[in-house]
Amino acid sequence: MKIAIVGVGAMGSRFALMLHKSGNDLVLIDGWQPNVQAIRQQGLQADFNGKAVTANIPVYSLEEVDQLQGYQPELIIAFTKSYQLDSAFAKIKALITPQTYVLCLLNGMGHESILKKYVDDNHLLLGITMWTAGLAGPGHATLFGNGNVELKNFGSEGKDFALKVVDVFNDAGLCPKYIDDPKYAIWRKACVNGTLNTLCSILDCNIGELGQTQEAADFLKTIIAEFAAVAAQEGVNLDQAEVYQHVDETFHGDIADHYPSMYQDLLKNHRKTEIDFINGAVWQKGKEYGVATPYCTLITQLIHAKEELLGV
Ligand SMILES: NC(=O)C1=CN([C@@H]2O[C@H](COP(=O)(O)OP(=O)(O)OC[C@H]3O[C@@H](n4cnc5c(N)ncnc54)[C@H](OP(=O)(O)O)[C@@H]3O)[C@@H](O)[C@H]2O)C=CC1
Ligand SMILES: CC(C)(CO)C(=O)C(=O)O
Repeated sequence: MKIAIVGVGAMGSRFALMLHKSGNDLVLIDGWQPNVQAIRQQGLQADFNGKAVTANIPVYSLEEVDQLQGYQPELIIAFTKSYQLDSAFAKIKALITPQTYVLCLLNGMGHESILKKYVDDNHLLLGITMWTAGLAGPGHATLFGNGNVELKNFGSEGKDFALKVVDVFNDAGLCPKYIDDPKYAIWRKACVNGTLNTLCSILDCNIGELGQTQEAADFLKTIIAEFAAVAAQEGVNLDQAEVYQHVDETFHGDIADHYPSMYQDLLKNHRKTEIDFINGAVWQKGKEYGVATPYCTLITQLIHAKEELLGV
């Protein structure tokens, strides 16, 4: 499959390496110039479960997209940060034809309202991923552990292509699944990020260390309850016990050593976080629906305060 990956940081690198290895025709597009240069000069490199891997894949900066005139990817996979999605797609929209599909697996909520500006519902695939990734430096990812992908066509049509993507991802070892309800999956993943990413960043710890605290269980139950109260206003009825179990399992699973992406952004790279697409989105929605979200409010304010202190 002809695939363009827009946003080739940690996750974009993981998907690029796995999809390249299984024989797909890839083009990488990124907005971080040192990253583009490193990939162009040394290839896309990674420590992949302890093994050094390199892949030579064509890479372009967002400012070089005009060099891709006539290139028509069947699928564009978005792996920018949530707050970069709109500006990145504004720069690559010339690549999107009426036949192009866009897949968004970003953490957080509201991405479909951004992507609807660039692609119709029947060419938009939405979902989540539990794969992890880190970035040791420009063009060098650190990839370990296992994960999965859950996706579905957002519009009523597009299932045939979505199933084709599932087959391509299956061949790449990405453990995909065609799901019934992407909204449920996105809210459920947001609960994962709204607990693990935020608390690991606030407490300066990895997922397993968070799980060792006495307070972890209460943290999870309280935050998941707030997500569930707001999700219910949108017709998404989260099974809180199952979501709690899903998050709790990460404490002892093979991502226990992972520092969540928000931790990497805030504490490791002193970069802006995606808090406004996660707990911040729950806070804002709660205000619209008249649902109190004191914990999501405080967590969002704490992360914003840390962003200010770090000058991001
Ligand atoms: N990392 C993880 O383990 C997981 C992440 N996700 C989600 O996937 C999406 C992508 O996340 P992830 O790959 O971690 O994001 P990264 O920050 O690694 O990469 C996203 C983009 O940020 C830019 N960027 C990265 N590092 C720097 C830097 N040091 N300075 C300037 N720009 C930089 C790059 O270019 P550009 O400037 O063009 O953006 C890159 O394309 C997010 O929504 C995230 O929440 C989901 C599951 C797990
Ligand atoms: C790995 C995981 C699931 C931890 O929340 C994630 O989504 C992230 O790091 O952003």
